[in-house]
Amino acid sequence: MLYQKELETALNAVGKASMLCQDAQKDFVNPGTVEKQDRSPVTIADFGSQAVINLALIKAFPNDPVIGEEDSAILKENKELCQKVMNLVRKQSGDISETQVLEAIDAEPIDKDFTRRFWTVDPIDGTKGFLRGEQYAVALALVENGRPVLGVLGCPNFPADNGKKGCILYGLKGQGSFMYSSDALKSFDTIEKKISVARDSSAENARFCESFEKAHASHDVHAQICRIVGIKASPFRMDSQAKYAAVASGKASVYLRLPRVKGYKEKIWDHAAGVIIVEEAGGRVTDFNGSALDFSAGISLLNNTGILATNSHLHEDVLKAIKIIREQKK
Ligand SMILES: Nc1ncnc2c1ncn2[C@@H]1O[C@H](COP(=O)(O)O)[C@@H](OP(=O)(O)O)[C@H]1O
Ligand SMILES: [Mg+2]
Ligand SMILES: [Mg+2]
Ligand SMILES: [Mg+2]
Repeated sequence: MLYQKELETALNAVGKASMLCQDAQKDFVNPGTVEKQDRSPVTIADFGSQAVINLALIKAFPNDPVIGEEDSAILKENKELCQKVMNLVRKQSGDISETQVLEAIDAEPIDKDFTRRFWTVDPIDGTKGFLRGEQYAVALALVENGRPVLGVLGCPNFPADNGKKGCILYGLKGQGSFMYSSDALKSFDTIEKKISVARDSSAENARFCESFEKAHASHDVHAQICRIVGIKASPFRMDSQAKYAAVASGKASVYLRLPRVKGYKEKIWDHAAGVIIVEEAGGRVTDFNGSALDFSAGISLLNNTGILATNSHLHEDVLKAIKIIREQKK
């Protein structure tokens, strides 16, 4: 099968990184949270998760560029924090030096060509959800020619279809999307289940999801869109790419994300894995103009505004509603 090695490497890496996050959460009295320059939070688990994933990618695919959300600058200045990260990483990646870990976190190449093959990593997507003990995701995607071809999401707090808490999902181009329950963290011998989007094409029965954080998305505009489309249910508000997991597995039919901050451009690692998982589960993902997301423009989706992921059936109706609202605002 095409991408077999990529899939195995990505599943194992995300599995280990997800275990690291759960391990860090046991020590929740002190998750080692610091503020980044943009004032967003980052924890020892974010750094540790990126180290575990990057170490695995560098070993398996030494020539592939890896673009991750985090860098090691904070750890280099804070020895105590760095030691905590080392303890977490060694449990997953074996006996490894501090230099190797710091270099792995900073694996990003100097010359980046986003039009070619690269991996993108969000070691914890939804760090705020992680800190609240709610939804978060470990996200890894392989991008080729500006489109994700493989996406893996580790969602330790998302309900698996067997009712257990925690799952790992993946989507592989041309192969479909699949879910493992959290048992897979220890061994991928467990049975995977093919997932698909909600078949129901009526807005009446549809659920939509959006960010939990009010600052990350325009809840008011989303409500207007839903009113026009005829979606009656109250929104699922949750952190992270777990929203893509909800659409891909049929728990929701629509994911809306219009930035609240004017001019905000979405980061590639916040979407790449989720997009391919939804698409391969039979769904559709575009921006608010109906254009495909372009992952070749740099670390941000510079050519896209607003994210719309649906079960396909409702896609055109939602785009029409967006158009109506835009016309009204003119
Ligand atoms: N003003 C803003 N508008 C939209 N997204 C934002 C934002 N500020 C931060 N984010 C992104 O929102 C992501 C979380 O998404 P969600 O709201 O769906 O949980 C964050 O990922 P991290 O948690 O990896 O930093 C961050 O990249
Ligand atoms: Mg962040
Ligand atoms: Mg993120
Ligand atoms: Mg993150």
